[in-house]
Amino acid sequence: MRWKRVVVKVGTSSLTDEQGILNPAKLQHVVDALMRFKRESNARIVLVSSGAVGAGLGILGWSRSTMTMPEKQAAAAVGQGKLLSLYQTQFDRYGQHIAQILLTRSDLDDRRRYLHVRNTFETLLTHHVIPIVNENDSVSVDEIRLGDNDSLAAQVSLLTEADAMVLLTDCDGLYTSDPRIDSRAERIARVDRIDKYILMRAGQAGSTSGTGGMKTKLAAAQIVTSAGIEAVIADIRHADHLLELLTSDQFGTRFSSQSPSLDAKRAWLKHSSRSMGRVDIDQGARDALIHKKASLLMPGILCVEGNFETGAVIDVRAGGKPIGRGRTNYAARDIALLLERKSSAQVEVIHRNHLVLFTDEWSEPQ
Ligand SMILES: Nc1ncnc2c1ncn2[C@@H]1O[C@H](COP(=O)(O)OP(=O)(O)O)[C@@H](O)[C@H]1O
Ligand SMILES: N[C@@H](CCC(=O)OP(=O)(O)O)C(=O)O
Repeated sequence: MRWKRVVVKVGTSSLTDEQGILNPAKLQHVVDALMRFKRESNARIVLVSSGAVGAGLGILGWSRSTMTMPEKQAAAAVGQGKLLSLYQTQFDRYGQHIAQILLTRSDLDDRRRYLHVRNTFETLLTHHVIPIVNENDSVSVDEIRLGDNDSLAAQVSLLTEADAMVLLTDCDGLYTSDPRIDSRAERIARVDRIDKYILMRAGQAGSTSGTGGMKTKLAAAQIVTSAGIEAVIADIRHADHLLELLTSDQFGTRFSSQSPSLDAKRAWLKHSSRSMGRVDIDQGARDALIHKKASLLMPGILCVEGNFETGAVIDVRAGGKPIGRGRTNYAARDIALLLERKSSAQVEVIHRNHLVLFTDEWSEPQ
């Protein structure tokens, strides 16, 4: 079977009622659909599930529209336990083991932690456990927040080297414009390449409880398809047909995967790492990086920004635009010192093997 590993993301809009409160019947439907898919495909499944805030609201009797950020984080802390216990009850009916994994951006942008998380997923999947992933909302401050579970699903798809990522939501895929606003909007069944014309079609979330709308779903689809992973956006009401969603154009939108141009380490650099600073380089260095696949040497550097240490991930800019990202062999202060001395030493600041270039203007990291 073609689908060995599939990441399925279920959004807030698919699990909650009009007030944004978790609806256990909707969660039961998700579990039944996943177990059916598992039976049909024999795929290993990772579930990225929203709903912690919605579950917390139900327990605390709070209203979504008047919530402050600390209250949202508190609601998530209250609700995450409830969410998992509901999943546990439903998966128990099938004798299916589950695991909870709560992540923040900093678990992914640090290479060492990333590899640990990857090993945990590997072990769980090897033992046929279904990991249920959410953002660790109650400890996430802005700097370490992914912010929406579409991005989280994309990161988890890269991390687990999934074959496909399915984003289940409250509308049947990508439309020519937001179907809530434009009654003439039509479903786009298939997208071979996510270009700026496709990106222009995406609007914000349609409900007050959803986060990000089509914009974050397309950004997620763009990341995974560029890494060779297929993506589908579809209506939760078609969740019973997950296999058909992956193989036919009948429902939802299917996004073709591109042949992956990056190995796993470079994919991490490009899509998951966090930049701690940057260097600006001249035209000659830019040409050497792009056309000669060279390493970045000191004489091509014009200036340095940030306070990073040796081994940090930094951006490389040319002509004011980011053109790549890599792991530096020198701390910012050492590069600044060499610049000050106008040294012409051919020291290698970023080795080619630790450098990824953004050759595609639509696939720069956010
Ligand atoms: N071009 C578009 N096609 C489909 N839906 C769109 C589009 N632009 C904006 N949307 C809105 O995105 C919403 C889904 O996103 P969101 O509410 O964040 O869902 P979720 O909670 O599942 O992540 C839809 O209900 C729809 O109103
Ligand atoms: N982590 C939050 C969900 C945040 C989120 O991204 O929601 P959505 O993309 O609308 O599914 C929760 O569990 O309520």
